[in-house]
Amino acid sequence: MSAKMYYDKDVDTSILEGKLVAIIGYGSQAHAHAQNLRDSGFNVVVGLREGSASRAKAEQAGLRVASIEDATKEADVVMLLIPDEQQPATYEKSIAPHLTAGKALAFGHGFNVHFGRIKPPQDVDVFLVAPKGPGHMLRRVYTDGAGMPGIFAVQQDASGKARDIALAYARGIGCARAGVLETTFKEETETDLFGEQSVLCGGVTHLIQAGFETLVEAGYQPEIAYFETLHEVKLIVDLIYEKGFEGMRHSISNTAEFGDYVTGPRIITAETKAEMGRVLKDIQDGTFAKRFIQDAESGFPYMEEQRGKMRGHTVEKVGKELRDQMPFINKKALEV
Ligand SMILES: NC(=O)C1=CN([C@@H]2O[C@H](COP(=O)(O)OP(=O)(O)OC[C@H]3O[C@@H](n4cnc5c(N)ncnc54)[C@H](OP(=O)(O)O)[C@@H]3O)[C@@H](O)[C@H]2O)C=CC1
Ligand SMILES: CC(=O)[C@](C)(O)C(=O)O
Ligand SMILES: [Mg+2]
Ligand SMILES: [Mg+2]
Repeated sequence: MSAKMYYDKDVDTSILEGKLVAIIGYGSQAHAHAQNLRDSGFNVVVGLREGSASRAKAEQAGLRVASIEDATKEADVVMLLIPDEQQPATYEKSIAPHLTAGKALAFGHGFNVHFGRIKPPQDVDVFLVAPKGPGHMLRRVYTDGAGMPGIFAVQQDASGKARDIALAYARGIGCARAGVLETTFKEETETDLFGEQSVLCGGVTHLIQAGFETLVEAGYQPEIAYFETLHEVKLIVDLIYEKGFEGMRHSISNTAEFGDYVTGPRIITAETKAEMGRVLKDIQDGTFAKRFIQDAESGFPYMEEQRGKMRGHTVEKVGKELRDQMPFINKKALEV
């Protein structure tokens, strides 16, 4: 391995002792950062907009809540964890006026800094700590005593201590239990967008959907199609997560393993990989970012249309009924 990996034993968190971290927002990432940092012994304030529906939830979790303006004024580190498309306006209006010299501005994803939509002043530290997983799972793995890998990057080091602060923060949210490494805003932004679009979210859901539809359209029972093409994905992926491909293939039958080698390349073809290359190019040259921001600025017409289509899909309806009969499935984590 060539990357320098940081684990709990390598990270000194004393740099954040006596400092205040403001977490702006209380959504998927923010609630996990706020609660994990607090449980790791850091001082935290949650910054929320006026009338925020999340105020009660944050307070119920034992967190102190302030306005975004006051949280920025008070804090040494301001972590901006509201949706990427919303960040520039909130930054300009409620954060920038109070972001005085010596503070640190932090992100969970490099999108707005990398694409030049937020330009922080020279006299503050600017860093990112990006956990490699969904916020609700960041909280769950932390409370389970486990961790989620994370990557950090320093864009501006006004204090000369930005790297140490970023590493302490990464440890505070539990990432150094699993492994943390250094990146740049460019590398984090491009790899994150590529991963979520091609593999984790876009790739996986469309693979499942196509498999489910193929079985149902051929006359097989939707419940069987759901178990076969969706539910079991987790069980197979858990084995890959724990033991890699070879470990997973050790657990499946020879029949399945043979079919894996014969059929896998018929599904994910050389053309699929070539398209992944074009997807990466659209991310690198800003084509994807432009399309996302345009849709957001028009009130997300494309996104809403897609959400509407999927809401009525059999895989979602059958899935809900079947999951409702499985009390062991942890639905609690998604309540925030
Ligand atoms: N989702 C994830 O797991 C991951 C996200 N990230 C990054 O983390 C950041 C946050 O993403 P995510 O957690 O998904 O965000 P969410 O969509 O979960 O954020 C919701 C929160 O943002 C607040 N909010 C929304 N709009 C505004 C606004 N205009 N002004 C003030 N507050 C607002 C909401 O406030 P209210 O409570 O008042 O409604 C709510 O608390 C992004 O940069 C994202 O790329 C990085 C890694 C993974
Ligand atoms: C959860 C995560 O890592 C993502 C997919 O990159 C995101 O939600 O942006
Ligand atoms: Mg992402
Ligand atoms: Mg990600």
